[in-house]
Amino acid sequence: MDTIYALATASGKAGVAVVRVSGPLAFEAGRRMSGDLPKSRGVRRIVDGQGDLIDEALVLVFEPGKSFTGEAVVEFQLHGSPAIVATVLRELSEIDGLRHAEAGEFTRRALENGKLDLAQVEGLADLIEAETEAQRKQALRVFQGALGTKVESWRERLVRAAALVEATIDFVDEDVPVDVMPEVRELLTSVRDEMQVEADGVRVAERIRDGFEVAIVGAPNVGKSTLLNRLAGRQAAITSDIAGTTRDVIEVRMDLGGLPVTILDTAGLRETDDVVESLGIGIAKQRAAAADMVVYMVVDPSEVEHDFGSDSLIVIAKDDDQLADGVGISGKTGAGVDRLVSVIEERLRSKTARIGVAMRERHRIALLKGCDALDLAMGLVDTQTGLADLIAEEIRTAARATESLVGRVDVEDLLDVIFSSFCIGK
Ligand SMILES: Nc1nc2c(c(=O)[nH]1)N(C=O)[C@@H](CNc1ccc(C(=O)N[C@@H](CCC(=O)O)C(=O)O)cc1)CN2
Ligand SMILES: Nc1nc2c(ncn2[C@@H]2O[C@H](COP(=O)(O)OP(=O)(O)OP(=O)(O)O)[C@@H](O)[C@H]2O)c(=O)[nH]1
Ligand SMILES: [Mg+2]
Repeated sequence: MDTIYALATASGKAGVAVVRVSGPLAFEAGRRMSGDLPKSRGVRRIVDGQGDLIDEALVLVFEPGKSFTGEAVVEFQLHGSPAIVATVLRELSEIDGLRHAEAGEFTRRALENGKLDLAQVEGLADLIEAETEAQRKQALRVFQGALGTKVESWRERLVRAAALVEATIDFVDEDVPVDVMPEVRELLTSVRDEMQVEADGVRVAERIRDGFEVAIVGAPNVGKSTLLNRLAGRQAAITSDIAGTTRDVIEVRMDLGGLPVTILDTAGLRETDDVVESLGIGIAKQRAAAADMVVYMVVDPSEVEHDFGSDSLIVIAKDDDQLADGVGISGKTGAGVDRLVSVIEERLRSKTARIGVAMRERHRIALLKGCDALDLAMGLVDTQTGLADLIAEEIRTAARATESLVGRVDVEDLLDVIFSSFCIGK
């Protein structure tokens, strides 16, 4: 096993920069850089191969099995100067048996050493990416092992169900002491239902991770771009009194009470002979259809001529004097905009109620595979044809599907994909 090193903190100037070394030669490398090593932590003079001082640093020592990676780890907590970091990395590169870490390689070792399961690794990737409060909380729950806990409880029930079924194989029909099938059915149903609920929650979990989309639509000139600019607090879109000003979709990222949201400003909807404008209108309709929510702006309620479904909100535009009872906004003065933002936030938040511990398409596919296998198994149980070995096989398929969530099986080819999204030093 190579010993790897990397800067663990972001590059650039900072108060402190952390360089980590992990692997069998970590302590030796640590001694070479700082003379003797502290038992757990201590301030040391960091020197180069000639004995010249590079920095005075805090050195942390983690015994094998008691570090993030599970390996021997030495950390140099240096003054956060690009020159110091570059010199320390160069000195480490000159030590035999040490090489620079690849993206995610520390975390990969944590996985290989059983410090984290695969779902926790995914949670950690999301945690580092998290920019809003909802993203942080969701990622942290997965990082803490919530999916692993669920998988374990499903696995226990499936193993028991399979054992009950297999016990009947060894008996000729009339000798089976009790009918185990009611208990098997109960176990399978409970697991299946929970897996389905988790699978259903993935779509919303993905929205928390990647952001909700809210599309602003309406006729030309109602003030869509003016509203976008008000929400963004800057001039993100051009506004003018010429109908048909906006053609491309303009996106602004926002943090609405911890929820990541992308607001889309779109081309005004109308019949037009202008080729470019009608292209823009086509895209506007597509994006509105795909959005999590649509804010449909009209100056007059009698102008409503499109139906954007239940996830749409009709607001009265240009209501500078707040005459429209509670649903009017003015992008120009800002009147009613805070109220609109609260309504959007509430609507989106109500969608998050269904989130469980499965967060990704990968999880959803594995869960549905498990559900399918359990449906097959339960179908066989119901036919009472005594196909115990087939039932047991389907149950095992379901168990394997759940285990793939935490990486116990079938995931080798996934690892490269997952780790390549990490930063170097993690
Ligand atoms: N300086 C520093 N801060 C960090 C990390 C790190 O590697 N270094 N982490 C990395 O991402 C996170 C913390 N993760 C860690 C997880 C386990 C251990 C560890 O050594 N655990 C020992 C107990 C050690 C002790 O209590 O002294 C153990 O599990 O036995 C350290 C860091 C966030 N902050
Ligand atoms: N009084 C008033 N005027 C507004 C308001 N919002 C926008 N306007 C004006 O209405 C005109 C059109 O505004 P835009 O924001 O460009 O309208 P739009 O809906 O983006 O128009 P298109 O991009 O052409 O679809 C501009 O002259 C704005 O100054 C408002 O709330 N009150
Ligand atoms: Mg516009």
